[in-house]
Amino acid sequence: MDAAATCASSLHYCSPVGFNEIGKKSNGFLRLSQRSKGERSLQVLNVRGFRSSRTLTQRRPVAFELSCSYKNCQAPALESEKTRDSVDELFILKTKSQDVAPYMTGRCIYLVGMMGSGKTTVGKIISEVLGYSFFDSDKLVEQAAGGTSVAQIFKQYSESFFRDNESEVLRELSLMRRLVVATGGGAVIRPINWKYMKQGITVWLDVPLEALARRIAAVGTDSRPLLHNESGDPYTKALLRLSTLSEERGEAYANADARVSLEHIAAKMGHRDVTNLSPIAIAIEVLVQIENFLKSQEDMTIARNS
Ligand SMILES: Nc1ncnc2c1ncn2[C@@H]1O[C@H](COP(=O)(O)OP(=O)(O)OP(=O)(O)O)[C@@H](O)[C@H]1O
Ligand SMILES: O=C(O)C1=C[C@@H](O)[C@@H](O)[C@H](O)C1
Repeated sequence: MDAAATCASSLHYCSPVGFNEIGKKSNGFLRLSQRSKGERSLQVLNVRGFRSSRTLTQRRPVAFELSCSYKNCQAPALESEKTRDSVDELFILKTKSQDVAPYMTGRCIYLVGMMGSGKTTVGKIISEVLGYSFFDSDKLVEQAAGGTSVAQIFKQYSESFFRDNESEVLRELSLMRRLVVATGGGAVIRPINWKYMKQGITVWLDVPLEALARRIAAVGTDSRPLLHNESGDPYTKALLRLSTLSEERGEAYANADARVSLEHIAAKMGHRDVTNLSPIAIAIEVLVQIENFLKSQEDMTIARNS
């Protein structure tokens, strides 16, 4: 297929399981591209035949290493310093994406991590800079359910019903190229989902639970059904539930090809904690860790063939 072939209007998906049977969905098809409000049309570019003229081991030196952006970054006092830092970060983001893109060979990026870890925020930045399309798997399940929210799907049907549909959405996405996918926080618990996500590159956004609880408390827990049963103030109940979920899932997130630890980024930048890390700084680290993963894959291939 021609790499420029854009299939946005012709891509139809079988409805994820169950919605037809219960009459929630009338036409039986989910049109991802047209219903993703604010997201670019879905482009499916077949780049299987593409071969980069450079290999990872031959790659040109990166003009600006990530550490450059982290230099002297402690709590800038002046607005102009902040602006300069974000201009620096944008420049580094762009440079890093140009460096990594040829080696992606169109593979999708799946962001995994706890609810509130920034998969959507960071995923949109990465998709933009790589020229990929962005999808949020929770949103796709909601669309398949005729606009029913995740919270309502849990309430009206069940968690396992939601999980079945989440798996079906991931299966369909796994057939595509050049996507950044923000997965649901619990997508990692089903082994079959890893089979789908491993068609691309999986990245774990590892955020300390206190930071997650702060973010979630700031926007409320209404849209997060797994937090509904806790009592207490929003921060405390989010923290309690997140701790349990994290214990249950710790191992599962660690299946990802690459791990982006916010604590690690904060330490590199000389920040005391992760609170002031910008989504762009996190997006840069995602690309750095993807590059490390691709490099290690290539090293293994060379070792196997020698
Ligand atoms: N680096 C950051 N610093 C501070 N707040 C952030 C950062 N990244 C994301 N947020 C905020 O945290 C909240 C959750 O972010 P986001 O929706 O991107 O997470 P998510 O992993 O996609 O969540 P979910 O799995 O629940 O959909 C949002 O309110 C967002 O604005
Ligand atoms: O952590 C989880 O299990 C969930 C996270 C959200 O993204 C949604 O997928 C849903 O609320 C379940």
